[in-house]
Amino acid sequence: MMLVNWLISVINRRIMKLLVALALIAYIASVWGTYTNMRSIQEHGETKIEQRIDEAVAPLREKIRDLELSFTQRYPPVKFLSEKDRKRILITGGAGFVGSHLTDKLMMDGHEVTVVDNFFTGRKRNVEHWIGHENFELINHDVVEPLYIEVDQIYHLASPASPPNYMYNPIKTLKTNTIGTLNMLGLAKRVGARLLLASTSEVYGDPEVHPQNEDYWGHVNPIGPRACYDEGKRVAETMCYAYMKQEGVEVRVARIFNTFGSRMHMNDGRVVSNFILQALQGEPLTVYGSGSQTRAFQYVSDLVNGLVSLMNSNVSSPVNLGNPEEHTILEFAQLIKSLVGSRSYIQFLPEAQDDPQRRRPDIRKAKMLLGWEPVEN
Ligand SMILES: O=c1ccn([C@@H]2O[C@H](COP(=O)(O)OP(=O)(O)O[C@H]3OC[C@@H](O)[C@H](O)[C@H]3O)[C@@H](O)[C@H]2O)c(=O)[nH]1
Repeated sequence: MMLVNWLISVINRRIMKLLVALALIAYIASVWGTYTNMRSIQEHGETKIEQRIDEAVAPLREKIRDLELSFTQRYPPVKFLSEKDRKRILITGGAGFVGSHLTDKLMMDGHEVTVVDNFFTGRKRNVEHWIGHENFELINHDVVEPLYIEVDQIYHLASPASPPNYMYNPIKTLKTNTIGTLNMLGLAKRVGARLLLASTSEVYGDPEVHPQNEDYWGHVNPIGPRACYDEGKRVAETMCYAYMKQEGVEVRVARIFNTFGSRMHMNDGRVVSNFILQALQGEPLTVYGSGSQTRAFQYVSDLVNGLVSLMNSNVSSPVNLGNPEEHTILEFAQLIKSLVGSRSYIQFLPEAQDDPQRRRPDIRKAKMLLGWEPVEN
């Protein structure tokens, strides 16, 4: 009996061990199965996540590439100037039509240029090709507020120049040309800089002398719609000479006649851009009045060369800068119509109030003292 019991217990123990071993193997197998299953899910998930990250990052990568490209952007060629010859130059209104061409010239000549603009009529895109260049700085600033920087020369161009623009907000035009000019003369006095004022043929008003030379005092209606600009520029000139006499500030005054060229705003409102746009769009060319009033147009590159020559000359009295080739506005409309090959007709609209009837610069002074004259037709 004892032997039987012993045999049963031995068999039971074996079976028990076998059962335990089987259970252990089953357990290990199930754990392994779960583990490998989880791994495949995890790997699959990881690939998916990686894909998603890739998708999300792709546009960022592109932006970084663009940024890297912009850092290595090629600028127009710039001359090297020694420390002695390199000037720190401020251009107010430097993002405008004339200002941006002046910026190009001075940058390419190797100077350090700071452009100040409030972007009322100026546009960032006019100077964007210089952004990031070590010699260039762009400041969003209104000259009606004082400015504190260190410069050697100031080209003070800030002001709307097209009649519809300057008449749009006459008080602002007056503030820009009066307070703005006072601020820039104050800056010139503080830092010992030379200031060139971009004055205008409009100081001659509707002239009784033809062609207009610098000794002519002008014929301006002080209370007419153009007065905010005409009188604003006249008093700006007065301020320049007051600062010259009283404070010893070195001033230059350029009386700029009608100018055209690239970067004129499509909606500038002046005759050149109006006629070209109208002719291209097949719309009527709008002639104000009879079209017998005259103007003479200079190309912007000629003007820029004249401004730089004047700034670096010893001529402190006003100098006319313009092209003396005079045309009636009607002739000009017909010329643009035929150059564009447009079928537009000419539409006569009421005459603009106080519109100068004849304008043509006498440029003998610029020729004699600066050796300057326009070269473009
Ligand atoms: O669509 C138009 C626009 C203008 N005109 C006429 O064309 C002539 C020229 O007009 P603009 O508007 O181009 O320019 P203005 O000569 O009147 O003034 C300009 O003069 C010199 C610059 O210094 C100034 O920036 C600007 O005021 C004016 O007689 C004007 O009445 C048209 O007949 N049709």
